[in-house]
Amino acid sequence: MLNIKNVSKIYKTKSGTVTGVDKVSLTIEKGEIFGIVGYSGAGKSSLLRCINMLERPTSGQVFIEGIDLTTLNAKELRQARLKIGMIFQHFHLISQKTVGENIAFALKAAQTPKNEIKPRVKELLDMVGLADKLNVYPSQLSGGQKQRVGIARALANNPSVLLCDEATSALDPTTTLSILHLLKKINRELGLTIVLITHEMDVVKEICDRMAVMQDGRVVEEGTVYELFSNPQEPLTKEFISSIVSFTIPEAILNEVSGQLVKVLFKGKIAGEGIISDTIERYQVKGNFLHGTIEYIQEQPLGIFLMELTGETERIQMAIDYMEKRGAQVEVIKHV
Ligand SMILES: Nc1ncnc2c1ncn2[C@@H]1O[C@H](COP(=O)(O)OP(=O)(O)OP(=O)(O)O)[C@@H](O)[C@H]1O
Repeated sequence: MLNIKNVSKIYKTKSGTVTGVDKVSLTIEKGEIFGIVGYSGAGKSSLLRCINMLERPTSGQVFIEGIDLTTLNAKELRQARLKIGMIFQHFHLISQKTVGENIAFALKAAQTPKNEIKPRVKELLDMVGLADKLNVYPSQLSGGQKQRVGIARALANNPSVLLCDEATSALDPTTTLSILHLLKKINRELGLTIVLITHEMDVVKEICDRMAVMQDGRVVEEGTVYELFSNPQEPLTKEFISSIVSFTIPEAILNEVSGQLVKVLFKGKIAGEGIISDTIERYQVKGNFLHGTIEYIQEQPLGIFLMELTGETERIQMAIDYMEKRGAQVEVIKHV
């Protein structure tokens, strides 16, 4: 378990002090994939660097498996850091070393016995699907392959936490997905806790269990990815979610709406129960879809539809009540 308690990081600069992280507390459970989202400058990297003590927090504590990293001396910290793997946006591989040597380097740094290094490198390369790249140099690899090497190196010393710093931001969408699936596989197979920072909601939606949204060094909202996608509270969270579930309808179309405009939200399996068609049939109202999507988040459907209901006012109200009774959330956007 990773426990971040009231962590602040204040940088001293020539022009004054800058607060990178402002009293952040988070508890990340063992085996969880946790996403930290925020725009540039929100404090994500500063927080990540405080977790592995690349930056010492100005105040607060960071516990990994019960050990407070902020109390350790340099030698103890080197030892504790072996339990924290890290991957980076630009991979940070050593270009003069082969793939195998890059991974062996991490093992040597942890004083792994010499005879164990070769088999362990092989095992790690198998795990990330690069068994045939042992003697190849990083420059001969694609971005996705380089990140796979980065992952193998990060896992070399069996860490309990893997920190991912915008690990897919330099990759194309298809490669991003393959790396995210690899991270998920490793998380499942090894029970590894993963913390990833990103500005891309697609990444969070794809693999995270829970997430936190950061702004000005603070966590403004936190919860399961499903909760935050289906019911975001803070304006910034809503803004991030809208990059995935956007409902912008041209003004001209909205002006033409003559019935009642409603937003219907279905959570979980009821998304597939045909509630809207049942309602239309039952109450003889007309439903005109203006927008709609079913997103799958953590393999659970989340359906959101924007529709115009026309018919007798009483029947429309009965139709709305019925949808709510069946478990949908209905919000009337425009009354007529
Ligand atoms: N070494 C530093 N010295 C001074 N200020 C810093 C330093 N590192 C970060 N900051 C400041 O702390 C704040 C948070 O920066 P940080 O890099 O953590 O944000 P971020 O969310 O990771 O953004 P990005 O994705 O652009 O890196 C910013 O105002 C930044 O200018």
